[in-house]
Amino acid sequence: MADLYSFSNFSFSAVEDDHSSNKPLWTTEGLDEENMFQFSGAENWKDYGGIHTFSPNFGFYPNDSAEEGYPLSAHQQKGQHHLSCLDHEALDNLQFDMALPPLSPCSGDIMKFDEISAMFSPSEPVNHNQFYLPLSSLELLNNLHGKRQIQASDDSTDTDVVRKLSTEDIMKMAGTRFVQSSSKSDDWESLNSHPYDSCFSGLSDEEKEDIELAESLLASAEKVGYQQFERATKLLNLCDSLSSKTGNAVKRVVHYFSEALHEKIDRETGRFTSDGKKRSTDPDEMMPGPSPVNVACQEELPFNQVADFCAVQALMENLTDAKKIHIIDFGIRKGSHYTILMQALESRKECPLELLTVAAVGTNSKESLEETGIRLMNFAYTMNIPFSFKIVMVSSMLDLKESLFELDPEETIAVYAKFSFRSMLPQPDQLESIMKVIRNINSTVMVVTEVEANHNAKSFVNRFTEALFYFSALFDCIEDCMKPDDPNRMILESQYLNHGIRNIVAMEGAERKIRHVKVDVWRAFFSRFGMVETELSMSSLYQADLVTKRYASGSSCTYQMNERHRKSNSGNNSSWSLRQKEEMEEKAKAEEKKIGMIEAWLRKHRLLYTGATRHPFILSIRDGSIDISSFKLWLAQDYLFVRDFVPFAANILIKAWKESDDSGDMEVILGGVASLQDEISWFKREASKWSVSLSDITPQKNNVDYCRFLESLMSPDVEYTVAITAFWAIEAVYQESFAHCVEEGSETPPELKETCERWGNEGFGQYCQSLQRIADRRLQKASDDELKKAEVVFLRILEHEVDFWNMSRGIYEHFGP
Ligand SMILES: Cc1ncc(CN)c(N)n1
Repeated sequence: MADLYSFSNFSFSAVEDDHSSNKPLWTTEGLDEENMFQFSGAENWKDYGGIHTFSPNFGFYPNDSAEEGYPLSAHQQKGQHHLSCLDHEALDNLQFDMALPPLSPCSGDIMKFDEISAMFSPSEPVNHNQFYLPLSSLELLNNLHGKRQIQASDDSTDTDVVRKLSTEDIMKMAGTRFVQSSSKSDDWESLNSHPYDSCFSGLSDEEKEDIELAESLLASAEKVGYQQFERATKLLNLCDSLSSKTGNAVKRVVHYFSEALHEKIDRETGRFTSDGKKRSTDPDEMMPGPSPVNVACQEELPFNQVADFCAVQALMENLTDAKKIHIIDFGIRKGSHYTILMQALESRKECPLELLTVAAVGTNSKESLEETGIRLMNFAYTMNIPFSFKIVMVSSMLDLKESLFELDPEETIAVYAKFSFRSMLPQPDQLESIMKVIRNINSTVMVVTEVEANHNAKSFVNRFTEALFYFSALFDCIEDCMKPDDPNRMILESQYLNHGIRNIVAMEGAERKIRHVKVDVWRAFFSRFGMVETELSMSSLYQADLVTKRYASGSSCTYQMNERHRKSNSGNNSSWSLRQKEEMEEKAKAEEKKIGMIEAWLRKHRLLYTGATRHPFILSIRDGSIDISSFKLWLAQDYLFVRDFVPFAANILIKAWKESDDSGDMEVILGGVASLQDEISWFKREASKWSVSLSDITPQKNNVDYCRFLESLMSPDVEYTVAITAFWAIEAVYQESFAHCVEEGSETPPELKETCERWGNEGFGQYCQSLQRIADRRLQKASDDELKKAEVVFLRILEHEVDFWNMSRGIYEHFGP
């Protein structure tokens, strides 16, 4: 009886269909219609609303109302708009594309990266367990025996804490019990007649109840798989009486899956009514455009922004020296990612942009593409970015041709496909047509973001099981991120997620549109067109991390690399970029030689560097909107920071004395150390000017963390090369940030000018240049290991600087008005 589920060895891996493996599945030749559907169907939840706090690191700019017509050019639009109110929502969109975390430990790449990071954080041990999913069901059961303790998810403490079982844990335990019980008897009544076995000791009554409930659901799905509909219905009736859409996460998941199974039975037995059909309409069709639930999800769930920032990082890294950029976008929606890209391009001083063209490809909703175009035009206008927006409408992707893009030979072409290719899975010929065009236009890079899950299994029971675990993880995640009484959560679950569950579970053939596939399937497909997968950079990972940190439950979100692409562990959104690998590596090496390692890193990690040097705190000084209490908070905290910076700087001096191959280094560093005394005096004077008492300040957490990091760099094990890179980065961020506030056109309040001059003046700029030259000279001779460490330290500094600005924007409480 249990073989349908293949739960043997307490592993769910056996339930995967063949096509989730590495087999090349995209050859459509010779497939009959049914087989073709193995690879077909996809979720297409279209556009959603926006968010208020769009970017964690960037200042955002206004945009304006709609205007007719396309293509559009920023130059043509210049001066036509009054750019006033902030309308971030309009530029953003929402995806409920979250998935069950992958069941594999993280790959070597990230472990290595993580280990290097850990070397500089003796006080912040890396919790490697965060890269692993909860224990297998057997381990889980054993662990619970006697003592109900689960590893704490909060890595700030390494003591075990008593924690509620996750929905996913409950499902695993139910699966285990189901296998055990069904191997003894195939009578459904037996499910509830076996007493709680010993491994259930330590569980609460609610947890035991939930496990039994989930077990009944699994049993009923199995009966459906065997077409034993009467027996299945009996079990489902039991599930219905014990579950509800307002119960705990397990009860809610069971409720929706039970509904879906009822519908499946009705469909299979011909009892499905048009009334029922109405109930399963795509919620986007009922409620197009932004809605409160979309906005709430954008604000409370990190998935969409993580996808955007990672994708932009990948694009930037591959467009380093491109002056005319042409991006072909499949699935642009509100185009929020281009606002990030434009800001990154704007700060790319070494290679000024001549023109950014975005070509949005679509088969319907021309009006919505036009709206997106106008919004992006306005945004580009405010950023002074030369921008052109094109709409390429085709009735079918089979009609797509290179000539439609009117490419200029001087343009560097990139392709971006965010949650869009999977909607073409039911028609592989459409995807093939796209790929042929992409291959012919010889794009530099193609960035693809997709959900990683297998909701395309031919076997009903396998599909059901995959979906059950996927949605269990998703419900857990939503429960962590959204308040229990949030009405938007109920709408999200009962409309959007319910729609997904029903589509995967109850429907077959062309009606089954949600058919996510695993990355291996995409890999095999893309490789057929000569695409080579390239690695997402550390910067990309840092981007993701920075974005998630802005969310309440961000600390429980972890990232994994599956070979070369990134996965988010609180959702299976994945992105990866493809281009000719050798060509890229050669180019990178040549660039490092030509421009120096620091400049190469600045280009490579442009987005992060911009995040640290164009932070909203700095932008608010520059445009005069700074809340003076934030300034005071910064002043007091930075005073403490500088006091800790003195021994760090002195330590660099010692390292230079011991290790440097050039006596000139000492002079430069000594000059920096000596000026710190004056800096401390300046802080005291400035504090007195603002009535800030420096004697009773407590360092805030971000400050403490940063200072601890500096302390870790003072260890004799940290090489001079690594330490001098850090020293340069710390000074350079302040120099570049404050110089921006004294540039022409800035509206910095006069009373803050002196502060900005302190780090933004030319002399300090030259000092930073000298430090950069020292670091570059050392890095040129450094081993690969040293280089890697220095790069990680550079990224950590950027992260700490962003955190320091963030802290400064907090409410100032201690020093009066
Ligand atoms: C947080 C921080 N970073 C850099 C600096 C420049 N020494 C500073 N004063 N404070």
